[in-house]
Amino acid sequence: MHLNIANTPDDVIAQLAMYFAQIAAEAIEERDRFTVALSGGSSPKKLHELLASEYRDKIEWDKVYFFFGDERDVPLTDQQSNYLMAKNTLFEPLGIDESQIFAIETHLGAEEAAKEYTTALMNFFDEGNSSFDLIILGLGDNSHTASLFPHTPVLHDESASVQALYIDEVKMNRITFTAPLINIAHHIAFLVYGEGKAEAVKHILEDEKNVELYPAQLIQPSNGDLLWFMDKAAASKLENQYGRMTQVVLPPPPLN
Ligand SMILES: O=C1O[C@H](COP(=O)(O)O)[C@@H](O)[C@H](O)[C@H]1O
Repeated sequence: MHLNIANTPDDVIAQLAMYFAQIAAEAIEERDRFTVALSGGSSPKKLHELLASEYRDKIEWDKVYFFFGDERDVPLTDQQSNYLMAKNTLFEPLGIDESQIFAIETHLGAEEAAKEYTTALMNFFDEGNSSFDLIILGLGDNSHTASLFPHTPVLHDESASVQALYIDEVKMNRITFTAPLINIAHHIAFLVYGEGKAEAVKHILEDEKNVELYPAQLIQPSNGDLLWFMDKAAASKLENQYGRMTQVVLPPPPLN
């Protein structure tokens, strides 16, 4: 695991964008495609905007396939939809072809949408290299990631799959990757910034294991790597931050 702690949210975003471009270039060189699962919530908006502007000509976007690590059970036109946020901030500005975007089909209802997405993933990753190149994750101030919320049954799901669940805390159905599905990715990157996340960051990285309370502790890649991209404010409650920190030195993104 690498902790990459930057001064400001903008610096965090800049570093993650660079990492995204680096992993994309490597995956495209090796497999002629780059598969990424986006996170929801509001934190990734700035990342998308940076990718859609400064990285417009630095990534082979026609070889990038987009998925979603979780979705709210609302129409894809609803303001709460993770898909809608990505559409507005990334897909439309970059003119991404629909064939490269795998939305969670919420019109089917949460249960059916989760099953259908699991099948879609199995069909997509039907070859030897059977997982995502990159999964981007956020962190809720209650220590959830994707829609793996505290005290929910999905925390005990051992299948690498997509599941639907009702989350009392937010009074809605969600559709989410399970932790085993996240953990088989080649690269996992947490994007976390702001003081409001500091307590959760401390729970995940330094407190005793208690996945019921701190679900993001379930994220432990089986073979891939795990990087945290966060700002000083989010890292401010870590007691051992400098002792545990490994600075990630990223090469410049490829130029066309
Ligand atoms: O509910 C969710 O929250 C987390 C964190 O969101 P943020 O708005 O605090 O950035 C997010 O990672 C997750 O995908 C989302 O559905």
